[in-house]
Amino acid sequence: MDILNDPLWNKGMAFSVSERDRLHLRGLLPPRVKSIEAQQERIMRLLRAEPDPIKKNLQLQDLHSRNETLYHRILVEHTEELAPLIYTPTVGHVCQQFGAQFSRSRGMYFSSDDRGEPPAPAMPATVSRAGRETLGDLGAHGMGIPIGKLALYAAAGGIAPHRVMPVVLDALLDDPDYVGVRERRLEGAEYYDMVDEFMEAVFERWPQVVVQFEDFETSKAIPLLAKYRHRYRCFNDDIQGTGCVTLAGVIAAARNAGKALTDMSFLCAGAGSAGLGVCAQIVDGMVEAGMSREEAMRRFVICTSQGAIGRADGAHGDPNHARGLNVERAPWQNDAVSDGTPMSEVVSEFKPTCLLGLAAQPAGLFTEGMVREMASYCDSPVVMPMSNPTAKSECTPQQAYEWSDGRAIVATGSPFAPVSLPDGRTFIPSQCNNMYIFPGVGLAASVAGVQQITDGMLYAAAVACVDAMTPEEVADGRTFPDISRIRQVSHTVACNVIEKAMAEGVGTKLTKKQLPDRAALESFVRRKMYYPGYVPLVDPSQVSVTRR
Ligand SMILES: NC(=O)c1ccc[n+]([C@@H]2O[C@H](COP(=O)([O-])OP(=O)(O)OC[C@H]3O[C@@H](n4cnc5c(N)ncnc54)[C@H](O)[C@@H]3O)[C@@H](O)[C@H]2O)c1
Ligand SMILES: O=C(O)C[C@H](O)C(=O)O
Ligand SMILES: [Mg+2]
Repeated sequence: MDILNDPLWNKGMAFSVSERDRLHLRGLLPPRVKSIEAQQERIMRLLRAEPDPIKKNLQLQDLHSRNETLYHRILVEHTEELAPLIYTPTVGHVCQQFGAQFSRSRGMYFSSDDRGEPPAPAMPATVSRAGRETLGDLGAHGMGIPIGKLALYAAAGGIAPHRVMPVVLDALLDDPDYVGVRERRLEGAEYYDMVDEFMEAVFERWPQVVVQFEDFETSKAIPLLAKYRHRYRCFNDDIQGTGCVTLAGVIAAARNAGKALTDMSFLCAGAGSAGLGVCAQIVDGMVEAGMSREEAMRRFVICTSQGAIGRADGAHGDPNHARGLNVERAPWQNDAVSDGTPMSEVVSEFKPTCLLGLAAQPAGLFTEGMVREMASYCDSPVVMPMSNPTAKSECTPQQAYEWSDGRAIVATGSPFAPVSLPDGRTFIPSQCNNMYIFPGVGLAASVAGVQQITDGMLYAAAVACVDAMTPEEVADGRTFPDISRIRQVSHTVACNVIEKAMAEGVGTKLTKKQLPDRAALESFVRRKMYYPGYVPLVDPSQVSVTRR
């Protein structure tokens, strides 16, 4: 019975007759034996019959709780259809109902109550999260986010589900169904001490662990990353993963427009962890392409709710100080515009060729006027509304194509359907989401045992994402590979990152002798990638077994 109740071992009706005998399951299951393919078909039929995405997500959670192999198998086989249900855009709405729908615990909660005596979970940890404001502060109910990210680690990155752990740090929410700690949230030194304690405990228990920080509020995310990135094998997905994926998107967009990355200039809406991470990573890309850092930074105007971070002649003040980052000057201050200039005027004055949307505001931040203005001075304006979920997208792809007479190159954070214009032309917007990066980076860091995740490795990940596009995808004017090929993309990302790590010598376990060429590296990484399938089971009381 323990086997039937353990989702890592359970196969439902797929236990063979001899296994049922060996494991004393005969009679405890209906007599029919099903193949995993027949099981997949039934699950997909039930899912497709349900119209509500949140209920579909709950159906999938139910499957996840009873049969992990089948759950991950259908995610691998139907990634394009299912990723939007277990991940963006549905997952945030599921988190909003997390307490009300709570049934079975998954993951690890580490709160102020645990200081000094951290819990001792039995599995390696991989992802952690604290509250950010996109969907309102979710507190401990944000646990749904790392659960969704880790499902993609398995489906896209080929990291086995028993090797990952979703973690939530700290919590507070006023909700009758709240599952977290209901006392004041830690701030200042107490907060940083708690995260230090968590990192020390996790790396002491599992020295090979990779920690992915997710959705931490900007004022904490930036100093935590600066503090840990050279000390631990970790990365911040919203800063670095989003940075890499967007760099990939703008390299591909420049190529589509027949230009070089260094020809582009950017208006970024949002100076949070995502906005700042994206701009920093694109600057690194421009520097790689031969530009000076100062010149590259002059190609960016970043806006907050108070308008442009511009010449210090307005009331904006130093936004870094406002966020508690304690730097002397706002590094993104662009003297080409007045401080506080509204976004529409930044477009007419600064003439960016690319709009980056990472402001997490209700839809509509990129207006018809802004896009039409860009289309007046730019053949192929690049429009990237990347805020999630769908309702936060700064504009829709339909709008961007209509306002630019089909000349815009569009990539969005949440998935959108292809767009047909009244003249019959059809456009496929790409999805610019860090899901193309984090599974491959996590896989590379884990299998190569790198000591840290360096800037060079992140740049290699971005280039891999562009390299992974097929000639057909390029010809279709897309900026990203099709989501249905995300496993191949993660494989390329992982190979490029490992290659870079080996070249940089950052303590990788792998040697040139072991992996003499690219073909050897590719086959090594492919062999390391978990593919969900049932393994034959025996009775552990009769034979000693190890976990898969
Ligand atoms: N596509 C992806 O892969 C990806 C990755 C990470 C984050 N995101 C999305 O990016 C968004 C931002 O994430 P974050 O963590 O940086 O959030 P955040 O809350 O830390 O930052 C939001 C920023 O937007 C600014 N802002 C608010 N109103 C504005 C306005 N009217 N005009 C211009 N700027 C305004 C704020 O001042 C702040 O700087 C979220 O919606 C998130 O879902 C997307
Ligand atoms: O979760 C996503 O879809 C991407 C990103 O990490 C976000 O915070 O929005
Ligand atoms: Mg995130």
